[in-house]
Amino acid sequence: MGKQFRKGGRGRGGRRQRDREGGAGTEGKSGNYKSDEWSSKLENERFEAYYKTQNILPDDEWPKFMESLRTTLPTTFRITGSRKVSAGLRDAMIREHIPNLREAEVDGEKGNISRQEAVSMIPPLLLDVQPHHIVFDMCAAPGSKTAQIIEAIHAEEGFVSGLVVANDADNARSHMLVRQTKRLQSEALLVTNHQAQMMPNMFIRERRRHTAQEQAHLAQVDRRQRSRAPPVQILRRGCQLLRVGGRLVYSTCSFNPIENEAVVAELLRIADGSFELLDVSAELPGLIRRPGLTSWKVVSIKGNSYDSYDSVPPAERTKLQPSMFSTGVTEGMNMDRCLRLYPHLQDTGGFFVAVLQKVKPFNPDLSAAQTPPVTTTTDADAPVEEEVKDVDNDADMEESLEPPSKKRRTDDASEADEADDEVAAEDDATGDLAEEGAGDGDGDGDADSDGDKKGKRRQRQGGEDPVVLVDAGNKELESLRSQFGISDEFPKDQFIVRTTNEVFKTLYFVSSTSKRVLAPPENGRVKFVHAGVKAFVRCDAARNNLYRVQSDGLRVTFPFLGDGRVVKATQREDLLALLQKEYPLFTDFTETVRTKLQKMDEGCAVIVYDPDVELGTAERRLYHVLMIPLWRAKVSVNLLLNKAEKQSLLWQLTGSLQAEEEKRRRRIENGRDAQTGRMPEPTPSNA
Ligand SMILES: C[S@@+](CC[C@H](N)C(=O)[O-])C[C@H]1O[C@@H](n2cnc3c(N)ncnc32)[C@H](O)[C@@H]1O
Repeated sequence: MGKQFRKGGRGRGGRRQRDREGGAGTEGKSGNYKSDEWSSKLENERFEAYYKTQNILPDDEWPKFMESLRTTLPTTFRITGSRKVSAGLRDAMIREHIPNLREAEVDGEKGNISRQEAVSMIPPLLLDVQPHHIVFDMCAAPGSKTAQIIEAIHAEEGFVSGLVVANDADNARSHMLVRQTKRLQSEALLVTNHQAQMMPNMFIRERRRHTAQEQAHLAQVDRRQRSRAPPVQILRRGCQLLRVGGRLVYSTCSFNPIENEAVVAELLRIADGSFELLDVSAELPGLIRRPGLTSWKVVSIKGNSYDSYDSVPPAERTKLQPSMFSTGVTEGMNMDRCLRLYPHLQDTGGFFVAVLQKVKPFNPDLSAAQTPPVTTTTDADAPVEEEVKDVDNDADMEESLEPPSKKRRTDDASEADEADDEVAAEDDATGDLAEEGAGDGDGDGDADSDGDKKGKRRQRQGGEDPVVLVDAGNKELESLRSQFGISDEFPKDQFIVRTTNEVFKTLYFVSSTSKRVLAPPENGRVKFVHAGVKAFVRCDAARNNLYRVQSDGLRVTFPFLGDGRVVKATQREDLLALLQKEYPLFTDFTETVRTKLQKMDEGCAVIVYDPDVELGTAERRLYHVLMIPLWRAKVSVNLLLNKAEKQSLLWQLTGSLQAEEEKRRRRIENGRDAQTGRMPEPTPSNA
């Protein structure tokens, strides 16, 4: 694969790894230290003793390793977009932002900005996401890796065939995920809100619907699979959901073999040949890595280290599990194929990555899981044949129809993982709901009677609005298509709404694969926080031409809009008129734009501006084609953007905000337009 690992840019950020290491079991509590202790002492004897015992590095590297832990992390950024856009952005960062950031002070410290740690970019790269893949990001918020995965899915032009399901157990964080990925405007993103280890099976179906009897059976299988609680819970669920041939990446920001190799080894052991570690030594040339450990010690609560569970005196077994030990387990597992990244190797945080491939169905015999003895009961359910098929790429995300395993654990010894550890699995194969969720719950933001609201609340899926696919022949949809002259090549059957009301307000566009996940009735168990991109919103204040096109969805909708609703600007002045004046008159524009506006009916349109045409290769901040929705009123127009978006565009066009801020302040003080001195003309956006 052609991906390289390159790290550049400096500036100091956070600590090198999370402060959990250094003690018994997966919790590592006995070695804990508080952050103020960390920063004042930068010493931790137990940490050093623990990792020396683990033999994670040769002795002669130890001083460099420790020294590197005592320095703060470099601040790293990931720059995305096409080659041209990303090169332009990188230059602008180096030219304008980095000098400013170096001087920025937060709480008396310089250079403290949000960032993505360099090593955290590795798992999506090793997942080797291709545009047709189906990827499940199990513990996804705040979403930096999800964003990377979405970008990979969109690496090709045109309608996307892949899918990204991003999940987080925390409802607020799952909504945060929606906000963080909004800028990517992906119709291929579904956000769900489940405990990953309890993730319901998801069905991707094209051909035939299950009978009611089959559905009931599948629901039963699903409940049963999810109710089992072996020690490797989230990873195991990922393994079940992944289809044969798919790749799974397990990563942690920990050095601790108990959280790393021990977890992978136990999985490989119970997987009994259905998973293998991939050799990724040729991938990401430039990334300096060390092999995974083949043996390690387990340190008891009293601080004694042991090679095997049997050698631990019963009194010291608290918190220890047989699955934590390496003795007699790792042979033939190729544990050296795991990647260990240490801070001193390339000035990054500490990290662990394992890339696994599913080579045959995963039916772990949980009775063989290395846990302290538990009672098991035999489950007599018969296996069911697999019938769900993916037509395009033969990809089924679910393996729910695999025979259920034969033993059921009845203990509850394993609590949910803390899930700082992350699993993302890929398979060959945003509208802001958070904003709307805060409203009346129907996703439409309309004022409803109390009775209606109660009814709607009942319809919600675990607190989220229902997902309803809009019928291709829907009358509202037809009138919208004619309003914007949308070409017949644009799919009619890939819109969803988040309401069961016949009158809907917001239409989201979803990819064809997303649609196939949203449609099957069995997926009613899945709590979808978000799906697709906000494409059109109904505006009841308008007398006709009811719908407004949304900037979130323009990347997909724009190529299919009719010329009648598109204004082509070739001069920056036209953009500036829109950005600097609140309600510019038609006469404020250059001739081409003015004429187009005068000929148009009232309603929503899109202005498009390609900086390449006017600015060539001149030094600039704008590197992509601008497409902005506007409202054409009787004699004036108004951009349908919020203030922050306008300010950002103004900066990209002029590099200056101050003068505009000053004008805006004066306008607010006077309650009228500073340029024209008149009160703004009412439009649907200010009505
Ligand atoms: C370290 S963060 C993940 C960072 C993320 N992958 C990224 O690259 O931006 C861990 C996340 O896991 C979530 N989480 C914790 N336990 C979980 C579980 N059982 N199932 C799903 N998500 C879980 C947390 O809410 C948190 O948002």
